[in-house]
Amino acid sequence: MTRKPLIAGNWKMNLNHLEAIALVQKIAFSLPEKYFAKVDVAVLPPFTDIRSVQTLVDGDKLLLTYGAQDLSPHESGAYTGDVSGAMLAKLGCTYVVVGHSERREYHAESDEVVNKKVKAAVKHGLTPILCVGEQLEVREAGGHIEHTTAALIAGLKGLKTEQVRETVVAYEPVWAIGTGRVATPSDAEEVCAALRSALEEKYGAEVAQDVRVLYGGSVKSGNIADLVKCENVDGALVGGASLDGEEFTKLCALAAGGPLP
Ligand SMILES: O=C(CO)COP(=O)(O)O
Repeated sequence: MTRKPLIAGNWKMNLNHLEAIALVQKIAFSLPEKYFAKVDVAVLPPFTDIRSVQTLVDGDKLLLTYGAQDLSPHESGAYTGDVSGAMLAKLGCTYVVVGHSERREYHAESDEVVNKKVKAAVKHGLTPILCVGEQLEVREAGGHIEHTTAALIAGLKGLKTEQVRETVVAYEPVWAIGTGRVATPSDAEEVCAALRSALEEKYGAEVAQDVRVLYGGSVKSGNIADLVKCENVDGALVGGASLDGEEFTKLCALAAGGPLP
């Protein structure tokens, strides 16, 4: 099958709910409808913005989708500050990012915790965007394939084959996040292809062909076209460039094959 590219804007800890409304409106009204047939567009705002984004998307029947940047591995209870999969599902979220390197680094999330979160997402009908990516020293030592494939398989542990088919994977090399140092298309393709091969080995070729594998790390309108030309790169998880409506719209149009609106 041909995989439809996904461009997902990870806003990280930026924009309040009023700014969120303005940005979503800008994206939705500048990107002509025909592009949504060629590329899935999603925004991933902070929790505090999601209700406002939901109201806007539902009310104006916008074609973009939205999701969250994290979820609790638990169902409910005494977990101060956490947000459950059920709560996100109720808000109409399509996606939830799991295992972003910033969560792994600043919140000490292990592969085991990430796996619990992936399961919690799937349980509530959310599509996990499972992030894996190596640190600079791992890449310099030549261990990037081993590191990323091991994190992928650990993150998916215990999922049924059909649940794996619905998962989105994101390869985000830590050294390329927010640094302006983008992986070359061949760096991205090498790892994305290896991740697909690991899926094939474990879950079969048919499932591996259906899973979308994104690249993330300093993606901009200036480099997206070459990245999505790669056979195994099915879109991007975009940080900084997703906060600028004009830039993000441009990036989505280029991922859809252009021309610019
Ligand atoms: O972490 C990222 C997306 O999840 C990438 O961030 P930047 O696009 O800002 O490098």
